[in-house]
Amino acid sequence: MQLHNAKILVIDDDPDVLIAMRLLLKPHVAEIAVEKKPGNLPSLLSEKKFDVIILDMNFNGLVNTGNEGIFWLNRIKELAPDTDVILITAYGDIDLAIRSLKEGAADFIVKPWQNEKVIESVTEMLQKKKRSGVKLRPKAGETKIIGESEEIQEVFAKIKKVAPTDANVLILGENGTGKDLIAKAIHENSNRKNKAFVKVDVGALTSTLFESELFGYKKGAFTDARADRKGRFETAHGGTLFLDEIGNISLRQQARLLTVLQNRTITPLGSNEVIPVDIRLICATNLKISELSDESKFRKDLIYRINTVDMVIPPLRARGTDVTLLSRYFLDFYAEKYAKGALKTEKSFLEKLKSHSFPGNVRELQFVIERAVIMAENNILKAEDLSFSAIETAPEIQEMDDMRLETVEKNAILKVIDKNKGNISKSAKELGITRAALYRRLDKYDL
Ligand SMILES: Nc1ncnc2c1ncn2[C@@H]1O[C@H](COP(=O)(O)OP(=O)(O)OP(=O)(O)O)[C@@H](O)[C@H]1O
Repeated sequence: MQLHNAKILVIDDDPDVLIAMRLLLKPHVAEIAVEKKPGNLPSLLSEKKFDVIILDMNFNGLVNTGNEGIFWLNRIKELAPDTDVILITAYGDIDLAIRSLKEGAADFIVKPWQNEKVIESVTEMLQKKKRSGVKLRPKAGETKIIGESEEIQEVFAKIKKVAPTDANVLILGENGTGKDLIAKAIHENSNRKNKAFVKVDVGALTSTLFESELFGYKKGAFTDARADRKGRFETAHGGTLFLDEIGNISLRQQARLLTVLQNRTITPLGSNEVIPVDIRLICATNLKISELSDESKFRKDLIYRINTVDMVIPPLRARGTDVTLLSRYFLDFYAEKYAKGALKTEKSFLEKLKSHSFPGNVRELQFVIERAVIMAENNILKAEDLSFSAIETAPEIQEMDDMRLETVEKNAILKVIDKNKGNISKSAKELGITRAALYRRLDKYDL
């Protein structure tokens, strides 16, 4: 990012410092804001996104320990993790400067400062702007897992620990919690990262498709087999195979899978050839481990195979400030996608988001924000711009406490499908579930 495009905020309780900083930076940057009271930070940051914040470490308390500075540094990291913080420390306070860097500050300036040094530091920050989260692809088109909450940080730590091993991983979590992204993160942080990452939604495959899709076939193996086709196991050779919705496969399919995992070989349909496969297996399900443990539905020996390590992805409602963080991320993303310019939000907008329970998790949040950005009348988003999925807002839910959950879900699905004129992809998106999950529900309710 270029200096002349940057938005900078300076926080210091000394008005002289604020004046000096404003005079120094104003000619070089797009916007400069100054603030005397750090207590106003949360509301400032909820209204606007800054690229760099320059923060005084020694507010004029009785004892200048720098603790207040550290406190506000941490608050900024919580509220605006993508914003770099440069600290102003008193001359000789190097210990404090180092402590601040450890706590997440990007740089520090020692008072009295040299003007060129300040410009230099801000320019440098902007050039190497680091991003939060686990980087999936360090190059162009990078995908990121956004999250700062303790819950998601634990997941990041586990990804880092588990990724370089070849252990099979079972990812558990509600729909839309990011299991797919996490599977990719494990692959991209593993030694197999330069080989294929192959995803198969096994829950959506019929029994015939399951075999042909996973193991491949020879020309003529069945009526439609007009040419040889490699199965997904073979395509993933050397890399990672990600089997999504594993909890929904039949006992017969489980037995086939188990054999492959035990022998590490496959035999394509219509062939006698035994092909060795070297894959790292990642599976995911929205079922709880206790539901998978029902032996009439899922084989114990298969669970042991696929579950060398398990990772439970917490629902969005249990991830504290991540709702705010993700909202900002999606706001920026969709504002850019739909060329909406810089969007601001009213306090009520974020408050409404924070008070919602997001049964469809991050996918639902993403959709809600996308819709709000598309529908926005101007560049300030208000609470009214948010409308949640019918599952949450269906009057049946509020009015009829005793109504069975399944009936509520069925009605909500019907309503959304009707609203989207039968378009399954749009309806699934609005409901915050995958198309496969919607098809399964249609099947379940005989719709
Ligand atoms: N932490 C996150 N940061 C950024 N985007 C996220 C995050 N978590 C999920 N998403 C986005 O939310 C959507 C749903 O995520 P994903 O498909 O990984 O969820 P899932 O748990 O695999 O869902 P399902 O169980 O329905 O298959 C995707 O568009 C994904 O990019």
